[in-house]
Amino acid sequence: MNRRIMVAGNWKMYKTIDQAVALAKAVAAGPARQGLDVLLCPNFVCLEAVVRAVAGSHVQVGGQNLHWQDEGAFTAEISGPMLRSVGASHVIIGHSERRQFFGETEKTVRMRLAAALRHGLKPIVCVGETQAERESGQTDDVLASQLAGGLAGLSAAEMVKVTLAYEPVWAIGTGLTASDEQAQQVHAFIRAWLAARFDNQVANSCGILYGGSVKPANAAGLLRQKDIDGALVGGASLDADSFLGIIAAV
Ligand SMILES: O=C(CO)COP(=O)(O)O
Repeated sequence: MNRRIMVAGNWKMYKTIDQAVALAKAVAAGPARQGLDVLLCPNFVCLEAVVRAVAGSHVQVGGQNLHWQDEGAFTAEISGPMLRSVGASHVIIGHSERRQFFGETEKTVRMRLAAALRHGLKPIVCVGETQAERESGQTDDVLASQLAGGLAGLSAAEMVKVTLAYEPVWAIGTGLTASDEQAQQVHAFIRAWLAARFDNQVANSCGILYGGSVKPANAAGLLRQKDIDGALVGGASLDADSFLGIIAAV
């Protein structure tokens, strides 16, 4: 089993173009490592500038969302062909902030996933439970239902193109991180779910990132876990030193 490791920065709704270019250049000046993918996901306004800023480096660039239609009268939306045209290689789908604030459902996750695959964008599909769900013992059920809905009808050939991200909602932006053991336990659950839904080969080749208050200080412990294949970083990706610190800790 030799899955690649990914460290991805989700910049959320932060950075103007000048700030984004400076950060992207600083990340691209960091070391390239064998078997490690480095991905930056800026806001849509900064995408083109960031793609140019990292051109020729080891750093890849992704969007934070995409619409399921290729084009149409959908004011303010961005489509797969548009992301491709700007040079994005990846796209985040179903982030908990989209679920929480913008009406994202399993059904829309699945439609966005189809659009990403249709256009050759590498999808990163996010799942995760809230604090209330964890405390009431529903973590596995919530994850199983998010996975079943978000990946409904997907073929094995499609699944191996998907990266998953486990982001416990209670650990996002809160400074609370899942312990290494808590995170590993859920990652192992997700991998077992994949093995049951697809097969062992699919389960073993699928990258599963952890997200939720990942910092340079806790990255090594998390990334050492058997089923954790990288990190999806929010706050700590907004500063070059801390993001490079996480990369160095891998
Ligand atoms: O939501 C996240 C990445 O997508 C995690 O955010 P934080 O690293 O700020 O907790």
